[in-house]
Amino acid sequence: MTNRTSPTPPNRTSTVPVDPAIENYLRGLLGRTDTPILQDMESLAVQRSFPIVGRLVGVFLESLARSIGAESVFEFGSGYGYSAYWFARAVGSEGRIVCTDGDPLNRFQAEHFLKVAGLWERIDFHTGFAQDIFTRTHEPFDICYNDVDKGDYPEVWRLAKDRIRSGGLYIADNVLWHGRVAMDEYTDVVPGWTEAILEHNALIFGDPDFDAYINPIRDGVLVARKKTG
Ligand SMILES: C[S@@+](CC[C@H](N)C(=O)[O-])C[C@H]1O[C@@H](n2cnc3c(N)ncnc32)[C@H](O)[C@@H]1O
Repeated sequence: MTNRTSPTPPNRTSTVPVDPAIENYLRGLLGRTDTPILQDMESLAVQRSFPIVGRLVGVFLESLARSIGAESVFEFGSGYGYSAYWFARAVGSEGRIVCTDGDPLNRFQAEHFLKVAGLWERIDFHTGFAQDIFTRTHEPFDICYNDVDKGDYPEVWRLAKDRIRSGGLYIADNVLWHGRVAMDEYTDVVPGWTEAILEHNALIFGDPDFDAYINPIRDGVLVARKKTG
């Protein structure tokens, strides 16, 4: 008889939450979303070893945004616009995505890609520290999306949670942090990042104003919906 509950082996540095064969199968179902510009963005991620969310999460983000009729999104950590591509498709021609990134090269590349995709008019891209840019905005957002340096995750949640409209979503990528959140022993990429993600996740699941769940695809996507009424 097979033992189906094997304990976590110690001293692993990381793991993938979902079996790669399953992810490949899921990815194979998404051929209809292929476009030359999306494939160029994905090729650049390989060339630059840049951590975009990838196709499975991208489709998930678009679907979440469409499901709540989102028209305004604030992205903490936009890179060169890959995740924004999916949100921008969802919000429609009157919608707005506020993008933020510390690296001016990313803004430059995002402008190129999203102009070709016909989505740049929906984008308001700021170069700088995302948390500072956010505190200079005042309106509530339909979605706040967190993909900054992982040590800042609790801070971003605390900033964002009161600025999400009722029925709106807080979404955070990498909340399983390559499995480290579930390991007794691990080697972190940056000391303290796993602890920060653990704190972040616990804060959200303990918040009575939100219903939260984690989709384990890729590196774990947390979705927290602000309750209505
Ligand atoms: C994981 S990448 C974002 C990927 C993007 N969301 C996507 O899927 O296409 C994180 C990006 O956030 C930027 N970044 C990290 N912390 C930041 C912060 N506090 N403020 C602004 N940008 C930040 C990094 O420069 C990097 O480009």
